[in-house]
Amino acid sequence: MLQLRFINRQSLLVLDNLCTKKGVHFTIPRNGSQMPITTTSSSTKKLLFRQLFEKDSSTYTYLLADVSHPQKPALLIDPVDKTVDRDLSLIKELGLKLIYAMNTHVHADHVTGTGLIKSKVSGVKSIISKASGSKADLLIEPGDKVSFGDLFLEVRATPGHTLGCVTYVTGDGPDQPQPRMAFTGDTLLIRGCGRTDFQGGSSQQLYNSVHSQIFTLPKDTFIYPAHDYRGFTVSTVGEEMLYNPRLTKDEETFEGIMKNLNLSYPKMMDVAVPANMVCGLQDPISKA
Ligand SMILES: N[C@@H](CCC(=O)N[C@@H](CSS)C(=O)NCC(=O)O)C(=O)O
Ligand SMILES: [Fe+2]
Repeated sequence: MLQLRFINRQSLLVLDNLCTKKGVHFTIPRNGSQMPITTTSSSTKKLLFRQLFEKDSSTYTYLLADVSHPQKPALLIDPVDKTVDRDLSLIKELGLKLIYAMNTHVHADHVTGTGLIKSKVSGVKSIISKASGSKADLLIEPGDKVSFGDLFLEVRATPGHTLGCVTYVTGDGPDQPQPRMAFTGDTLLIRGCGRTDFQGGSSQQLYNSVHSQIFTLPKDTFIYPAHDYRGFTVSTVGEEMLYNPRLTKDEETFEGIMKNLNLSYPKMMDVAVPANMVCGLQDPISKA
């Protein structure tokens, strides 16, 4: 099992926007502004969490950091090229040390920010699934753990929207934040799911991925998708098991729904897919 660990040292600031083991969970408005929360938890393990939004592609980028660790190691999930400067400024202001820039899959609607981030911040490693067939510094597989400080994300294979889609789930354990959080990419959207009509998509696989890898998580697990087109920010496993209009159906009905979505191809697809196979830049790895 691959264990990705942060090893450098850096002294950092004390923060007040914390999501803790026993603390209050919260979300941030979709413009990416910050909403301070004071927690009363006595836990020593503290997760800093921010949900950030890119409006042209309606993409959510997530920032997570272990702020009880001396170096405050941080990672970004699904950064977008257009908002890299915003995200890096926030990371600097919060005194975090960015160690990973990771993707849930090869995006078809926007260019990932991972390559740009690597060219701007030395030492950052890009991550994507091995099954995606893409280039990155670290190619993760199901069951791997991506560690940042004393916290970690578990990798679950959730193919269907694309062949290489994964869901990152916060760790299960006494020192990990509760409730758990699942970063589902385009596999499970709030009251929806990713399309399955390109990039090796399969509605059968998507149905099976959601039911076996996401709906088996505790019902209070938060769902944080890669996109929302209607203004939602967060859901839970329990909520989607009850109200998702596609995934609550039987498999045959689901396949019929997916066949008849009649969505037009993403405007950026021809540019985004080839770029995202190499971290969003034509020469990303050598710039690290
Ligand atoms: N109009 C947008 C693309 C919208 C789209 O196709 N979204 C994808 C996720 S990005 S690969 C999707 O799976 N949508 C599912 C749905 O039910 O909307 C553009 O031109 O970029
Ligand atoms: Fe996608």
